[in-house]
Amino acid sequence: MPDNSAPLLDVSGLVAGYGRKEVLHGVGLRVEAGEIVTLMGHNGAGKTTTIRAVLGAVRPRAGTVRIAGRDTTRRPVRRAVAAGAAMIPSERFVFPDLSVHDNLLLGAANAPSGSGTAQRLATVKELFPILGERWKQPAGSMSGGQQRMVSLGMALMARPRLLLLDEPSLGLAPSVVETIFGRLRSLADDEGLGILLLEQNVKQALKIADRAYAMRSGQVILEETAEQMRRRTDFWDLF
Ligand SMILES: Nc1ncnc2c1ncn2[C@@H]1O[C@H](COP(=O)(O)OP(=O)(O)OP(=O)(O)O)[C@@H](O)[C@H]1O
Repeated sequence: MPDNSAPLLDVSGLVAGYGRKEVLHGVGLRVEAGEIVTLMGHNGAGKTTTIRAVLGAVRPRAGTVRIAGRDTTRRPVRRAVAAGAAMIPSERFVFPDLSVHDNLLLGAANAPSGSGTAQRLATVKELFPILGERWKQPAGSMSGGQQRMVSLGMALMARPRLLLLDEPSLGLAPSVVETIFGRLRSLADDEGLGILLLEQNVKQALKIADRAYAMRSGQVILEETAEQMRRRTDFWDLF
């Protein structure tokens, strides 16, 4: 049974890397239900490796990963998914020749059995009305921003409790970023989704986040509320 009082994500002492190269040197972080937490840091700081290790796509050498109270450390990726995690990678991730509708249905393949697909489709349409208007269009023919909405919709079809988002604003116009970030905030507020947001677009991320971690060279160097982080004048010296 999932433990509803446990944080949705609880990572401690995570050590991981590639081959002989150690990239994460003891990372710890936490995401509660209904919270948007941003993980900030320059290119190469280890943000993507952190979420890969959380999912089990990179095998941690030490430390623990708990998703909704379940210990998923060094377990296959499907354990993290079964515990409620979904990841949206930074590359565009849609099946270009399939319609928007079919892409979303594929996302539903990971949903727990018995959870209403029709209802989830309606929720995604409500979140992103533009997708409803283009339901039958091949996803690959849509704009970059709309394709991001499709990938987010696909992840949501699986009814995740914890979303791991890698650079959702990458290559998108500011107005589209604002729309997508606004929807993320409502998913956290209305559905209690926990969101870990990896972003280079720090200003935008801090607008919607509750808390923030700053990462440098494979370590978390600071944890603050998003408000404290927004007020910092020495922000860029942190990294
Ligand atoms: N598949 C891989 N094999 C070997 N080294 C890798 C691999 N992926 C990442 N690295 C290295 O791990 C370090 C951390 O990379 P990571 O992608 O986690 O950083 P990041 O903070 O997400 O930055 P970015 O935004 O550029 O992805 C970098 O030095 C990178 O070169």
